[in-house]
Amino acid sequence: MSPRQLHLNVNLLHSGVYPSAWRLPDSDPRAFFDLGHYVRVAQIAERGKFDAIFLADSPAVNDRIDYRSFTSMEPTIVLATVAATTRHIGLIGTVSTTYNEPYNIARRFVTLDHASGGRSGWNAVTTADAASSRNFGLTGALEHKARYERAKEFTEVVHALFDSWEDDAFVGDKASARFVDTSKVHPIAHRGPHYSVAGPLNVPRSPQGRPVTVQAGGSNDGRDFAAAYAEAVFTLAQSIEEGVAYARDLRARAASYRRSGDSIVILPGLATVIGSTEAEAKRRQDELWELVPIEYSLARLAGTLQIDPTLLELDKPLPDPLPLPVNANHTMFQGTVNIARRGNLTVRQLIRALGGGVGHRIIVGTPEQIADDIEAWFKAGAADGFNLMPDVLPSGLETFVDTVVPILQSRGLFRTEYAGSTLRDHFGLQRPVSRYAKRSPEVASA
Ligand SMILES: Cc1cc2nc3c(=O)[nH]c(=O)nc-3n(C[C@H](O)[C@H](O)[C@H](O)COP(=O)(O)O)c2cc1C
Repeated sequence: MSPRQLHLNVNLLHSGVYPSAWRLPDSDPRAFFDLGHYVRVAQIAERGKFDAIFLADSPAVNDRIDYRSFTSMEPTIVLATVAATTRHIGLIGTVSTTYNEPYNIARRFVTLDHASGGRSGWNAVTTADAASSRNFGLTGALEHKARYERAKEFTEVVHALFDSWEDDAFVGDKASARFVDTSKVHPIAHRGPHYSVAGPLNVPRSPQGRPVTVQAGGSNDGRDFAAAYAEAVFTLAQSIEEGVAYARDLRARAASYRRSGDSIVILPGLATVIGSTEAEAKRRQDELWELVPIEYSLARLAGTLQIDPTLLELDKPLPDPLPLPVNANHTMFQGTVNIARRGNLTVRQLIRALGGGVGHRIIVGTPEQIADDIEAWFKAGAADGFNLMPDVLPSGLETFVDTVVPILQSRGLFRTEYAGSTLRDHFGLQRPVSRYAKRSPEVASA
């Protein structure tokens, strides 16, 4: 059994995780729709032997674009561009199970897998924000449980389509393919009756067997969905205890689906602000913070909590009680409230602690301090690695690759070379066998 290896992705949030990152002199405000920016960041991550780049996404303008750059270009197109300009780095794109069709998603990610030599991953999200729902004829997000029920069936169909070709897809001059009954996917109110396709995917099997399935959403429904289908999860954890508890829970749930616990790579988010000294790192954090308008932070916090911003008084604690809105992003809601309640923070102190974010942990320090923290979480079993969110891109990632990665490598925690060529190889995941493999392939004329 090879020793456990640390896994690192970069969550490529356009100019960086800080809402003010685009305002720094060495940042390009247009980076969020500059494909060259994504390619440059991916090449830095590849130089650092990272597992993957990760693109969050939702099909809407769902941030205050009067204050900051925002998630914009369609992720699989960006990833295809990166695929053509890199050789090893994994390519994970976030695509909603609520506002798409299984056939198109299966086809897109298997095509990306062929285009990249087996490096694609699909982050399956249910998309909680109301802005997206309005772009698809709905007046609000689907109810939380309904979103996840659909996500489970949607993913079941996508996986069946991934498997709809035998591994040896071309036997002689005939393609062996399988028909997939996709009629059981939930109808969505605005789409009327069941929609279904009854044909195999029209793309031969992915070079890595299947694109890797990733998930993000730590509510009870989210964990159940992840336990059933995810091979990697992007999580939110503020302490080693929280991380260990989540990992234990998820692995127990996976066992109930007869999946081994180590078949899921657990990657909490980690925002990084690095300085050659602690004081320099703190100065960098202060500079970024001073450039975040307080109105933006209040609006963002109100959005996470799904409350009226006027209920947030800067020098008072959060309203109490603060009910969990049924349709919120439960993970970010709870993560944010936990930070506030644990530290007995006023709203002003909370938004400073969040750094304009949604509750992910932020670490500010020297390369050694950051490597120590990563090692502690990894060895405690609180994380298999991290979805890194550098404060500013590309400079924050460059500093991480040049100063923190060598420390992790010198400690034997992180790869010094890619051992394989696919995303599965990087994550240490098995190549899945097609669910149809045991049956003799029907031969359909090519
Ligand atoms: C760490 C993390 C990252 C997420 N990223 C996205 C994203 O990029 N796009 C999206 O539509 N939803 C995203 N979500 C939301 C969830 O995928 C999902 O839509 C859900 O409703 C919120 O999850 P939860 O209620 O299980 O916490 C993210 C959730 C978490 C916890």
